[in-house]
Amino acid sequence: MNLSGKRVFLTGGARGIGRGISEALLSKGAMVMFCDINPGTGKQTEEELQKQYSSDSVSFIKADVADSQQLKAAFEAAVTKFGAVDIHINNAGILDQRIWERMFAVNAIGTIRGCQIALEHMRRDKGGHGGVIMNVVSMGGLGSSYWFPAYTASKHAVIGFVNSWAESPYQPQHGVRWGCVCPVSVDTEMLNMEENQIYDLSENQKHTATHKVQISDVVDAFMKLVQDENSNGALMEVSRENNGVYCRRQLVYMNNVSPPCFMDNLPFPGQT
Ligand SMILES: NC(=O)C1=CN([C@@H]2O[C@H](COP(=O)(O)OP(=O)(O)OC[C@H]3O[C@@H](n4cnc5c(N)ncnc54)[C@H](O)[C@@H]3O)[C@@H](O)[C@H]2O)C=CC1
Ligand SMILES: CCCCCC(=O)/C=C/[C@H]1C=CC(=O)[C@@H]1CCCCCCC(=O)O
Repeated sequence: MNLSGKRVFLTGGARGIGRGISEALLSKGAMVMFCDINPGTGKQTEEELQKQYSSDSVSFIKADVADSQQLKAAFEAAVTKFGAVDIHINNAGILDQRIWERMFAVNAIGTIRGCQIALEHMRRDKGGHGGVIMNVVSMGGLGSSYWFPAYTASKHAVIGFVNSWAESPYQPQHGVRWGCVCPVSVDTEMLNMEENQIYDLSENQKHTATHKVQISDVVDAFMKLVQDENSNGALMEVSRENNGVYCRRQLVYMNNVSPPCFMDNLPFPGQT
């Protein structure tokens, strides 16, 4: 996929992974509108990126993805500015077990709602132009992590939702391609955690010190995924061991019975 001239809406773009992805897309000639809950950092990032690229190509709008009205209004602002959105990216997320309901509202409900808003806009069978919906999820969404069970659950919810749409028999009529990048811990502000924000913080910090990747690793994997036209439904791992490698959730049976449905049985990207 050629990114030049593509119209992008991204959530949580004021800093961290979201900012990194915006910069990479801008460098390929895309136009980006990003939202964030933090207006100070959002405005500052907007100014810096406008200086580096152009004032027309990037803009910030304040929105809390957990608030349906705000998210819808921000997405509509991008449609009004660009004429349409070609690529929607759900990236905003938080990690704090102390406020786990809020965490679910941001990570799971905010992301699922973002997908629904973008899908309604893009669906070819409803008059849209098709498009791409990408999600910054987590390796936590592929397995279990005792440090943050509710965070892990919020990320599993996203993968279940995204794969269900990606594997729909009607997906070709929708003309919307889906994908998820699933990083291990990434060196961003999110890792600056307080006691009780997760369980067993000091143990987690030891693990993180030897496993974490950089924002540029996530951006490289994201760019590979977003440009791969054959990647519908792909889950892409981002880790030191398997950076940018397509992976899959799998049902593993102990008695050789067949899987009950087509969940995650898509061929890997590039395979037929
Ligand atoms: N840093 C890490 O270790 C990993 C992060 N992730 C995921 O990557 C995504 C980005 O995280 P990072 O860049 O690391 O975090 P970050 O904390 O550096 O950046 C997150 C951005 O999202 C914004 N945000 C938070 N809540 C929001 C809301 N309700 N509405 C709109 N914007 C909101 C924040 O203001 C911030 O600008 C998240 O979904 C996170 O779960 C996934 C795997 C690892
Ligand atoms: C193997 C656990 C690594 C935990 C690293 C960490 O400190 C936290 C990172 C989290 C911050 C945001 C995330 O999304 C990260 C979770 C990554 C969980 C990885 C689970 C890997 C597995 O199932 O093997």
